Amino acid sequence: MAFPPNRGRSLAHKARQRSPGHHYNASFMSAADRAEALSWLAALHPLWEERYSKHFPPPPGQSQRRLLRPVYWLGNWQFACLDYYHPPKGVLNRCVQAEPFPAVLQRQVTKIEELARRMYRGPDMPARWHLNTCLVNFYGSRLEDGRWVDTARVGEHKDFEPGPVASLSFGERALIQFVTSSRPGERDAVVLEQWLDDGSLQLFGGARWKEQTFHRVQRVDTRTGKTLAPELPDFRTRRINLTFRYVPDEHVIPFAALSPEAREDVRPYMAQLAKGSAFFRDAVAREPTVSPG
Ligand SMILES: O=C(O)CCC(=O)C(=O)O
Ligand SMILES: [Fe+2]
Repeated sequence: MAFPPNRGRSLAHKARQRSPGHHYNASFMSAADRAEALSWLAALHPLWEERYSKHFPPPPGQSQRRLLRPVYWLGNWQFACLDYYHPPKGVLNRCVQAEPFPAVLQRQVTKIEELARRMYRGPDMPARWHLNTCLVNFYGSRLEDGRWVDTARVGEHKDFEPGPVASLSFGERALIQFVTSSRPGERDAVVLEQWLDDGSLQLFGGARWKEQTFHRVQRVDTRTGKTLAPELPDFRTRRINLTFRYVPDEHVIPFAALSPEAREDVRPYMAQLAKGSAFFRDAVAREPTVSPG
């Protein structure tokens, strides 16, 4: 277990003053909860998703590609090839009902929601906001043609789900940066950076962190040399991050209720998930009969 930096109260207060709407707690998780979460994570069967599909082909000049890392989603699965949740227009046929949070994660979520309701008000806290979605990202190195290639990073992006987003980190620490988006040429101006330690919570919300800036994972440390479970073929995980988000419940739909095109695109993923999960076996079994041709 990494020892979090011992921050004085006044320092933490100053940090809050500097970046209202951004909160960091290096030692949010208790040692027991952290261990329980890690053993729950160790039994997951994450997916390698492709970015595009038959009904959502690559844009001109681009080709099909795998995501840089395996992922797992809880609450709802936003498949890359359904182009993620992107209000106001991209809200239908994107969020597929997935497994609920296990008890250890629900306990963290309840605490985070209480904190968030104190931190964010008015337009920063949507009506009915609650954390019902979780993306589990596996960061590490991939074996490619006999060579280990470090893919532990995320390019700059925004999380489009409304309201505050929370993230819990496990394993090697990662450097997250928030970069300005006011002028296209100046995207590289870093307005805030934060090392995300093992067992930490990061919470960000409001226009500054959700709309006016992008964020990216610049790099993940390689200090401990430890690999996190589950063991995956041709991949070594050294960090796992969980981001909790809110998708309005009416936009989370069962696999069986997706459009036929969306079902066709994600059916192979659902079949793969069904191998490791009773929830997905049931979801697949409920699909209306597929008409041939
Ligand atoms: O890994 C992290 O700390 C952040 C990941 C992230 O930004 C995302 O999943 O949207
Ligand atoms: Fe993000």
